[in-house]
Amino acid sequence: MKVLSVASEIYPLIKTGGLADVAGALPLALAAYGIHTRTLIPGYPAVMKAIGDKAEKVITLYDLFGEQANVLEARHDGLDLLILDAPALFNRFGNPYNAPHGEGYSDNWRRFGALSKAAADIAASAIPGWEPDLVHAHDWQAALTPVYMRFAPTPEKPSILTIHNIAFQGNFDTGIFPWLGLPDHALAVDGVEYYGKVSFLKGGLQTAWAVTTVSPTYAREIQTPQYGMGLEGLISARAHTVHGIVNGIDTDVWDPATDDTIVSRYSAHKPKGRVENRQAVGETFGLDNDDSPIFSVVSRLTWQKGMDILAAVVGDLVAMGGKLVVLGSGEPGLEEAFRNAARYYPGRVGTIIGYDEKLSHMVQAGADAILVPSRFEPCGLTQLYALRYGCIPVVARTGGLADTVIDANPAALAVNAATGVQFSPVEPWSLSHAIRRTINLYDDKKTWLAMQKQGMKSDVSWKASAGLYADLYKQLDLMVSKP
Ligand SMILES: Nc1ncnc2c1ncn2[C@@H]1O[C@H](COP(=O)(O)OP(=O)(O)O[C@H]2O[C@H](CO)[C@@H](O)[C@H](O)[C@H]2O)[C@@H](O)[C@H]1O
Repeated sequence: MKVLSVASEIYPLIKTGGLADVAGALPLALAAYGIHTRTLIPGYPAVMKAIGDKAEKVITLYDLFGEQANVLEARHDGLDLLILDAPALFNRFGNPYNAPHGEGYSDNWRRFGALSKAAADIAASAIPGWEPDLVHAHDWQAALTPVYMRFAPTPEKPSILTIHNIAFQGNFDTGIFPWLGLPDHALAVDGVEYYGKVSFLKGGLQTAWAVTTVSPTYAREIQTPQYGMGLEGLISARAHTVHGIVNGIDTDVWDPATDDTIVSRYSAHKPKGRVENRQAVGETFGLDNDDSPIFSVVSRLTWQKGMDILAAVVGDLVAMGGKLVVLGSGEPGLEEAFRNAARYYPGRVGTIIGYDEKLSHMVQAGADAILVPSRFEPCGLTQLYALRYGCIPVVARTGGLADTVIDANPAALAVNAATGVQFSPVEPWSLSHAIRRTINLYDDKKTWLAMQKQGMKSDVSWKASAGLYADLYKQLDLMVSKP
């Protein structure tokens, strides 16, 4: 089966968050199920540079939102890529979505509308000799793909839209509508219209044959007003086509037994190697060299991630004897709060503001625990990396965090099933309580080691979840009437 995946970022070429990891890892895992995926991504400078002269032009789109664009093909790290080379839209350095001062580009509707339109053209066999059986679009940036497919004159192919984060919807003024090249009747409740706006995500949710999100709990949560961000009615109405499939991780990239970005390699059988990594993390973040537990954060520093809640309890964490390392970037106020915490608690708190993939591996390999106090979390990948690296996840009981971490309650501890600590509600007092519980567990060395080993044994690979996607692809394919 041939699948066209459409995404605005993909690891290892361009990454701002978990979407890139999923877009990069799922095609590799699907290959084992007989699914051949080609992924359409924008030709940002980082992508063009990495591909170099490996790319070959396959088609030219002469009028893509008034621009001439080429679609190039290239293979990179086992991925079969289609690259939308449209310099007027994508030849911008830095973050793929935001201008240097941090605001979204004002023409993002045009940039990602073009990505979606190119994908729909490819679905309608624009590339000679390669026609996908199904299209899988990710997040709002690709969400107009099923809309274009629905309103195109060609027979519609099956489509899936995956929600990685419903908070980002791609809502724009209706003034853009005439430029999208959709028929007038697409600006309606069964098209892209959404409370007097044009919404890319809403349009995609309305028109995709199936909707998936990245954990079963989040699939239920987004059908409620608390988590649906206004789209709960539409998603509930389509509940029979909504699926929650938990993310996996690339267990080759994230393998403490072979990871050459960390100081010392180790495994569940030989966990001792963690000690040197722990030492290295302490030195990198300027921590006191003692046995007290190192808590960590590797995250966007945002409200979604509950980083304000963590900032409120740093004093408690230190008072309880813990240490904290923070690797992240995001909202300026939160960056400042963690910089200040490091100044205020020298030796106990270390902060590095920035995005550093290599250091994120070190933190997972050397910290004792990782804090993920998200207000909502569709799946979350950091806790999965943590499980694989023997770093105990301390997580809010929401979305994919609730689905992937087994809380160290007495029943789970008794049968050696616990892999982390969950807490709820997402409030400072409750996070403080979870930190207290974690320190108590850490002090009981035997229990701690058992939890680490249990976490490292958890199956966080893509194997099972890729199988669920493959089943869904096949079900949708069966719905197409074949001659
Ligand atoms: N400063 C830093 N330095 C280095 N690496 C950093 C970093 N800050 C973050 N990262 C990395 O970025 C990724 C973040 O992925 P998450 O899944 O945790 O959240 P994100 O909100 O981006 O993804 C959204 O999409 C994914 C994929 O579906 C869902 O899991 C998630 O719930 C949803 O919010 C991880 O690989 C993490 O290690």
